[in-house]
Amino acid sequence: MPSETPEPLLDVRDITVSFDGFRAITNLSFSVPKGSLRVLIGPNGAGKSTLLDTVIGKVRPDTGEVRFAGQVISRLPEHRIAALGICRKFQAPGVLEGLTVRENLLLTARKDKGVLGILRAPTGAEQERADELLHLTGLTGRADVLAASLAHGEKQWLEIGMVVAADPQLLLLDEPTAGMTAQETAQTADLIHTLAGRHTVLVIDHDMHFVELLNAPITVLHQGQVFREGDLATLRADPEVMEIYLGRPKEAAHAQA
Ligand SMILES: Nc1ncnc2c1ncn2[C@@H]1O[C@H](COP(=O)(O)OP(=O)(O)OP(=O)(O)O)[C@@H](O)[C@H]1O
Repeated sequence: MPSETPEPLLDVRDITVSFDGFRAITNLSFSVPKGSLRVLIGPNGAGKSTLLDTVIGKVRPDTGEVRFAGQVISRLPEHRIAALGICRKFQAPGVLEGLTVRENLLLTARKDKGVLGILRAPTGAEQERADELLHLTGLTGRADVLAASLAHGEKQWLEIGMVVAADPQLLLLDEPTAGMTAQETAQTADLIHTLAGRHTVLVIDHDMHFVELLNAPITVLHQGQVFREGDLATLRADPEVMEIYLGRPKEAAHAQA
């Protein structure tokens, strides 16, 4: 039988995005296979956030289209795109600090999110789901503490757990290790490896040590276009990739670390 290439879960086709005439993204095409882990890097202003904003429907492309599981989504409102199974975790944690870790997870694990749904006692299945998420995020021992008292890294893992609770097909993580210690960063890479496969995961990050731990294909954006794709070793050996980081000392230092 001839082998067929499966249709990518996320397929960005030739999009251009402008803000008041300024082109943040120009004729960009980019795709992510189902169940894979992909990393997106690029210097400041390369268009990484704009690309994710376009995928979640916050920003509309001027031309081109975004397909998800074969369906064109680039004209749908944000809530419809989210309902299809695309979830984005932003850099800043969005946990409810006055609730415990378990309560935060239970809140997002509920199917009925109306006032009555929130007030009723959680079902056994919801408790089980919360237990699974606690285990996944390594927070079982912290289940009953207030989210306010979590360390920065723990808060980020809780929020990843809250995003995963919705069981998204595509998980978009925006600098998930910002502000983390080296040990927290390594634990986050392990967590993301566990998630990939069950979910398709796209991570934006600047920290080359973390990117190395992720050990996944990398797409480099520059000036609103895909500049290169490949593994870290190949990209590190590419003088043009190194050059686009020059003049941005913090990133250059990370890139060469
Ligand atoms: N709402 C907006 N209005 C005007 N210009 C914008 C807007 N959003 C982004 N831009 C511009 O588009 C370009 C791409 O920005 P974007 O934030 O997508 O880059 P980035 O790769 O995510 O950068 P960083 O790593 O600094 O977050 C930049 O020149 C930015 O100034």
